[in-house]
Amino acid sequence: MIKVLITGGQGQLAQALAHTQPKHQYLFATYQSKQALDITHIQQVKRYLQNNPINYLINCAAYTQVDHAETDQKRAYTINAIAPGYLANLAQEFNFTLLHISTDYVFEGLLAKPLIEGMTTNPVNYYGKTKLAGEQNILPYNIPAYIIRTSWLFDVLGDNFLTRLLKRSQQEKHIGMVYDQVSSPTYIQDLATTLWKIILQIHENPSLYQPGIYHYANEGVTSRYDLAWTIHKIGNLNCNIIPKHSSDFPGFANRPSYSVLDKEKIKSTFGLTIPHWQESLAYCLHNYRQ
Ligand SMILES: NC(=O)C1=CN([C@@H]2O[C@H](COP(=O)(O)OP(=O)(O)OC[C@H]3O[C@@H](n4cnc5c(N)ncnc54)[C@H](OP(=O)(O)O)[C@@H]3O)[C@@H](O)[C@H]2O)C=CC1
Ligand SMILES: Cc1cn([C@H]2C[C@H](O)[C@@H](COP(=O)(O)OP(=O)(O)O[C@H]3O[C@@H](C)C(=O)[C@@H](O)[C@H]3O)O2)c(=O)[nH]c1=O
Repeated sequence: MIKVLITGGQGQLAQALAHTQPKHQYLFATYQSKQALDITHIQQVKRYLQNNPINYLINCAAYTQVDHAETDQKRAYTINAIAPGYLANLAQEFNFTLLHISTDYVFEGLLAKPLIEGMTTNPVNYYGKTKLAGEQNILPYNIPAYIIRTSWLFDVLGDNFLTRLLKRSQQEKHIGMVYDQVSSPTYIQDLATTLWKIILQIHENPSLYQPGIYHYANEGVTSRYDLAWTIHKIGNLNCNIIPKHSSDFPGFANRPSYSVLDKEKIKSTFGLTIPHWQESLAYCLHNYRQ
């Protein structure tokens, strides 16, 4: 039996994991909401693990409001930086494999070149700083920990770029979008399917795989403006998408200009073929409309 615990169970990635969970008789997954299991309370998580032994923990719990994190620093740091260290500590004590999700925002994004796992990090906003600290609090532990950095998650459920644009297009005639932020959008269902694939492969043959940092996003590269323009085109939205500079949004936290993640490592290690973001976007919007 493979027992998997998913923290942050009400979040968009956790919901996608529930939706894509492989139907194997020997795979048993539990999704715990923040109310049921708060990862910042190590004793609570410890008690849970004493009563419910697991083989894998996928940490989907996080503070993800990038702009709010600038002022709500203590909360963001506790959830994104300190708690992942607790989980690593517990992984050592209870002998499970930790899969932790991180972000392209650990990078400064000044280099117009896809980012490899070992490249220098230098976050430009507080959310990115907390996520980087979370990685650094996990890595010193001598445990099987896989840190998956991803970028620009989208889906037709939850609160993300796509759902926000779909909602706004019903109320606003002109929507400005920055064209000086470039990355790879990631369909949440594709990421979730990949996480399950990784767990099953590691479980089958643990000695084949090296724990550490891996980058995952959909194939292809785009700016936020081009992403919005494509959503507008495929989704037939009733609004105009206007190109803007990040400086046109002065109250917002800084974002990296170029945070395209290089995915060669995860593809070659786990034998993945990753869909292009436009293909996944079209699929996701098509299913939404049916
Ligand atoms: N969204 C994106 O574009 C990207 C996300 N990521 C990373 O992917 C992961 C998943 O993101 P996503 O699904 O979008 O995030 P969501 O914000 O949708 O989900 C996070 C969940 O964690 C919960 N949570 C917050 N604090 C705690 C806590 N102390 N204990 C347990 N649960 C808690 C939240 O509850 P509540 O809402 O009630 O606070 C929420 O349900 C995160 O690590 C994020 O940093 C990486 C790149 C891009
Ligand atoms: C409101 C608005 C903002 N913007 C700009 C301002 C700002 O620079 C940028 C912010 O976009 P969003 O808030 O959609 O994206 P943001 O919340 O920064 O998205 C990030 O979330 C975290 C969790 C991650 O880990 C990242 O990978 C990334 O997905 O868009 C526009 O271009 N047009 C607008 O109408």
